[in-house]
Amino acid sequence: MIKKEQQLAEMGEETKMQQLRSKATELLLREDWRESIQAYSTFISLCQAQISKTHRESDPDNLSKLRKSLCLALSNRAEARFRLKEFRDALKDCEDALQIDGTHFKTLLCKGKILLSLNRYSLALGCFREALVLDPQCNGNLEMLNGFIDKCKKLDYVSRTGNFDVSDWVLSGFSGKCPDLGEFVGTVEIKRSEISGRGLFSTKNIDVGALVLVTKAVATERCILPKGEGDLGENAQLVMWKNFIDKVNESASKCPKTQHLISKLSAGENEDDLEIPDISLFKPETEATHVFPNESLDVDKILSILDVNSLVEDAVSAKVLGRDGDFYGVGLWLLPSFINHSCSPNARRLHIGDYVIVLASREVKAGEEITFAYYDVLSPLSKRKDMEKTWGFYCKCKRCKYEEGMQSKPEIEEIKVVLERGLDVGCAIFRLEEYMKRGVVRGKEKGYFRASFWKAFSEAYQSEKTVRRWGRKIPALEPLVESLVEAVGSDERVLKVLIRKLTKCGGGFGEMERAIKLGRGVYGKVVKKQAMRILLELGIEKPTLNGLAMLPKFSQNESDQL
Ligand SMILES: C[S@@+](CC[C@H](N)C(=O)[O-])C[C@H]1O[C@@H](n2cnc3c(N)ncnc32)[C@H](O)[C@@H]1O
Repeated sequence: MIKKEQQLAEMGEETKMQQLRSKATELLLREDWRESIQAYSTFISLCQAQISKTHRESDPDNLSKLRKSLCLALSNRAEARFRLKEFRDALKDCEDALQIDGTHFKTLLCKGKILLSLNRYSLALGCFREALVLDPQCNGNLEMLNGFIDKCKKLDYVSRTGNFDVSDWVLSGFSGKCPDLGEFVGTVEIKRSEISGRGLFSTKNIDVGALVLVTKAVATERCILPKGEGDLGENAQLVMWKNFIDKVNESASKCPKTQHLISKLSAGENEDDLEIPDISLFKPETEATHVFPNESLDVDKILSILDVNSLVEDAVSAKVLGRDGDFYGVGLWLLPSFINHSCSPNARRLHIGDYVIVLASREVKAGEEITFAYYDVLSPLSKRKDMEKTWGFYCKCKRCKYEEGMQSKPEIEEIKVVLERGLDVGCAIFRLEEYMKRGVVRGKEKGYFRASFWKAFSEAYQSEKTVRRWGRKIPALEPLVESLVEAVGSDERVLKVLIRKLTKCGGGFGEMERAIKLGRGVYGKVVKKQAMRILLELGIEKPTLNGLAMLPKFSQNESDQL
């Protein structure tokens, strides 16, 4: 009698489990991820309870059936959690499912996708390859699986070498999805900085245009700012900022590594006492060997951290590729948060999708600190001082120290007066160059001053009248560009003036080479020449002759590779 009751109870449990499983599957198919996770969780608990009650010896078939169901349920819950970007929990489900059946195809596929999203490319590749071996036809998903394998191989290569190329995407007119970028940390380390707190330093020489790092945002938020000033714009920014904070909190709560690394960022105070994190923590595969504590960050600290470290995508010193200019975007990127500002920077940011690419905008020597501009460095000292105030620090870079020392020189004051009064920019440039020629200013410092008075230079070189009037009394554009690049790195506005001159007057091989070098400092080592050409022409009105742009062409016998 007792046995019968027990059997009936078991049948009841079984029916309940079947119903739950069907409901969970239906919810999964309907892509109702949250609800399906709940249904699977109940099913999994019941299933685990049944398994612990079932005897291996007396009922091996039932036990095997239950274990199969549990494995599938864990795998499906992993998929739902993956869709919600709950990667840590999804990965745990996959591990549990694979403990039951190490050759479960669906779980291996899901685990590969999770690892790929966590930028752990070689581990992801291992999962996809294992799945392919298990089922060479892949349930009809062969194409998809091969796609994942190719992607992992590509990203793994990029993350090891930093050799990525956006040429094809540029050549396609930035159409379609942004290219897949692998996370990459170049030859850099975090050290105590003379500028402030910690900074990022190169451990080897870095060429112009070579990548320093590529990293995906913890979170980004974008909006289209309403045209015109006032409340509307401010409200849109407030909403954007609030959404951004929520997204950062969400990402941190889902990933202990992200949470841990956010906690290491500066909140703006006592920077010189802050811990120096090991660079390996920022490398894609680190998670596999590290256990990150589950720590929570208090709201005030997060707000201060975001205040100090968030970057605006389309700052003057950054370039956003492949998106129309109406968007305003803000984001948090972890490793770039260790990069200090300098008014004489050697790196710049390039934004593609949610990735930020930091590249050398001029040659960087081993041991040099990597810096980029938080605000416009092609501006005079007084303006930069105003901008640093809004950033909440007093800039301690070499250029500021030097220019502060020269500030009171009457010659510099006179030039400022000429410019403020809107008098002839050629005259201001002439006076500046004469002052520097007299020997007080040499080498890189010349570039500092030229960058401070860039506005005058740019106006002068774009006015044929000024160039004609002042002739050799003002420097030729090419050496000026070189001196600017030495002082502040490549800049697209300087590039634009150079390209305008080339499109107007034509130019030889040397000029084109110079433009390409400058282009590399702005866009990185774009491999295909035609793609670089398109980038060089971005943002300049192209004078056309019989419909052809007049930028000097690459000759036929030059290969397409730079
Ligand atoms: C994004 S963090 C840069 C990394 C920071 N030094 C650290 O230790 O975490 C920005 C903060 O660094 C400091 N900082 C960056 N550039 C600076 C500069 N040129 N002069 C003075 N302080 C600077 C300021 O305190 C700023 O708020």
